[in-house]
Amino acid sequence: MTDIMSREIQLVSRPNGMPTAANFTIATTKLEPLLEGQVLVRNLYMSVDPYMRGRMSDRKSYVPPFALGKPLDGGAVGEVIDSRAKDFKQGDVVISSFGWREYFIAVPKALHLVSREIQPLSAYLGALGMTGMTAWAGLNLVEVKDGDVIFISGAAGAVGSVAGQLAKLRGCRVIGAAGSAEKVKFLQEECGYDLALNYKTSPILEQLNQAVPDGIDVYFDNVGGETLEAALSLLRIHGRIIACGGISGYNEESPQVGPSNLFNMITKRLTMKGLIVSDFLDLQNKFEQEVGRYFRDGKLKNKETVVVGIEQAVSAFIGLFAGKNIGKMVVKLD
Ligand SMILES: NC(=O)c1ccc[n+]([C@@H]2O[C@H](COP(=O)([O-])OP(=O)(O)OC[C@H]3O[C@@H](n4cnc5c(N)ncnc54)[C@H](OP(=O)(O)O)[C@@H]3O)[C@@H](O)[C@H]2O)c1
Repeated sequence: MTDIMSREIQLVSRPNGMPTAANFTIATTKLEPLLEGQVLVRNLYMSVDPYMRGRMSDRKSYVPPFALGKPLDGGAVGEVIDSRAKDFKQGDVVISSFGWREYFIAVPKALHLVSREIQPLSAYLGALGMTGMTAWAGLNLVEVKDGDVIFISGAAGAVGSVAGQLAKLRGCRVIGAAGSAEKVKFLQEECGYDLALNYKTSPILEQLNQAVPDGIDVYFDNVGGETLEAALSLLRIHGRIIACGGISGYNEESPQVGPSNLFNMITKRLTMKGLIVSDFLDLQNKFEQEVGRYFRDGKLKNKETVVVGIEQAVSAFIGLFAGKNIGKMVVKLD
């Protein structure tokens, strides 16, 4: 095989506040020849995710920070173009964590084989991938069940749009908050949400008080901040919170002040559980069976916003913080 040149996105400086294009560069590297036991993969789609913002800082967290001057990493779906490993052949489709680059060489244990029959293959980054698994694991974490009234923030995003659909399939009444009229329409018309609110038009607490005066049983938190505070007010006695994300604070230079009404945890005997999706990897087969079946039966929509070209990856990532996506934001590599 002739030399392969691969473009990749590297972090060159750590963002202060909102990331900008100047924090990144696009570099070209030459791949080494393939050795025995290795697989050469061309990425077809890569994921950009809000959690990556945390890894761009130098802070200690549950995943190490991205290194400066090295390619970023993240979820990707690719196609095997050459293999010297026995279980992989040309044309196989694999999921990996080698995103933000066009080509890579890996050993089999870093690759997860998936079926080509699922289309588009980018669904493996959305409803059928880590995103869908986050939504599914979150609902399981606080045992969301038939009859629950659940409120979901970041509802029209990747995790939120799947969480709402899965909660509907469980028989819940589902209420969502999102940041535009188009997203509200999407939630009600395509995801089956019973009610969707645009949190940018007036304070979310006022809207919720009016829309659900009897309160909610569960809050699926993707954003934190003011919306978490509103949910603490709305939750009923023994209510549950899935602490999944806090995007409203990801670009703050110092930690956000906590909710002023946290005392509700005590008076209402609430339960709040933190979620890290990678803790649930041993349940991946169960997730794939259950959620994969909904998808194949046409009961679960994998909505996505697709941008094309690795050179668009940085703006797609930054766009997450401006609400540029409906459903999963994915980058299709040419
Ligand atoms: N715990 C885990 O294991 C895990 C795994 C995956 C994701 N997450 C978290 O789950 C959340 C959703 O992730 P995702 O991948 O599904 O992303 P996403 O919702 O597809 O994309 C981000 C969305 O967040 C909203 N947003 C941006 N800035 C905001 C702000 N200041 N206040 C309120 N909303 C804001 C935007 O929608 P609007 O237009 O509606 O504002 C945007 O479209 C994130 O917090 C992420 O970190 C956690």
